[in-house]
Amino acid sequence: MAAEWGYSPTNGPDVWARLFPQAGGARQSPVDICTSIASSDSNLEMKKLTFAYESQSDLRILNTGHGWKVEAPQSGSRLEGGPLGEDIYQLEQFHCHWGETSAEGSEHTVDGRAYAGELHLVHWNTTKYQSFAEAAQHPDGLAVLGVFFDVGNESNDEIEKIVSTLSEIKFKGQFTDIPDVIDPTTFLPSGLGYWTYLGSLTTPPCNECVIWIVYKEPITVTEEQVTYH
Ligand SMILES: CCc1cc2c(cc1OS(N)(=O)=O)CC[C@@H]1[C@@H]2CC[C@]2(C)[C@@H](O)CC[C@@H]12
Ligand SMILES: [Zn+2]
Repeated sequence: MAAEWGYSPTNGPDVWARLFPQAGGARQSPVDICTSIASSDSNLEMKKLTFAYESQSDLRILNTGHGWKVEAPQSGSRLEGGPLGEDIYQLEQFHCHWGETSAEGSEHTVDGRAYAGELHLVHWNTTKYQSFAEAAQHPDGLAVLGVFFDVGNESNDEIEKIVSTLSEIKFKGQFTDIPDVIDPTTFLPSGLGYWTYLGSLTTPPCNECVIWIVYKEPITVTEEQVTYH
């Protein structure tokens, strides 16, 4: 039985490639975003990144063992423009990465700085592929919006709708429904500047199938919202 991958010295990112060959690839995520060498691309400014989401209630939230994931397939959603060429991407799910303390937890870092957490809004290329699983096998298959969490005094009402259900799914594999209406648009920061690069899933099997779009501006959450155990 293959050892469960994780983040310890014996099963963490440094040894993932033994079990998951793609983890040793040339476009692996996450990365440290060095703002001094990030170049601005006039093409991206010409093709504005646009998104449209639906509000949904009764979304299923799952304890993945590495965080929470909300299944949110939205055939009426659209993410397009910016680095996504002419293709339309559709929301599939969103999930969160956080750490033991609010001093760390994000997957990407900015000039070596980690944030308290990072929300990933996951989309797949419905122009070219027939399913999410198929899209995850192609270099332009997925587009993930990354939003950093900064810890502050004001809680985020939309995140609260999610974390308020976590007491019901304390263990890996447990799931429950979120009764409230969730609008993914509210997770995005007001400033819509972003960094983008071609990367991969940040966890095994580390497929190199993700166009990453990481917003520069974090959203504010409270300590409780991002360091629950
Ligand atoms: C982008 C969000 C995402 C999707 C997937 C993983 C991890 C992911 O999170 S992340 N942090 O955005 O990279 C790990 C399991 C992967 C899945 C994509 C689809 C698969 C590759 C399946 O085909 C089999 C294993 C699946
Ligand atoms: Zn993620």
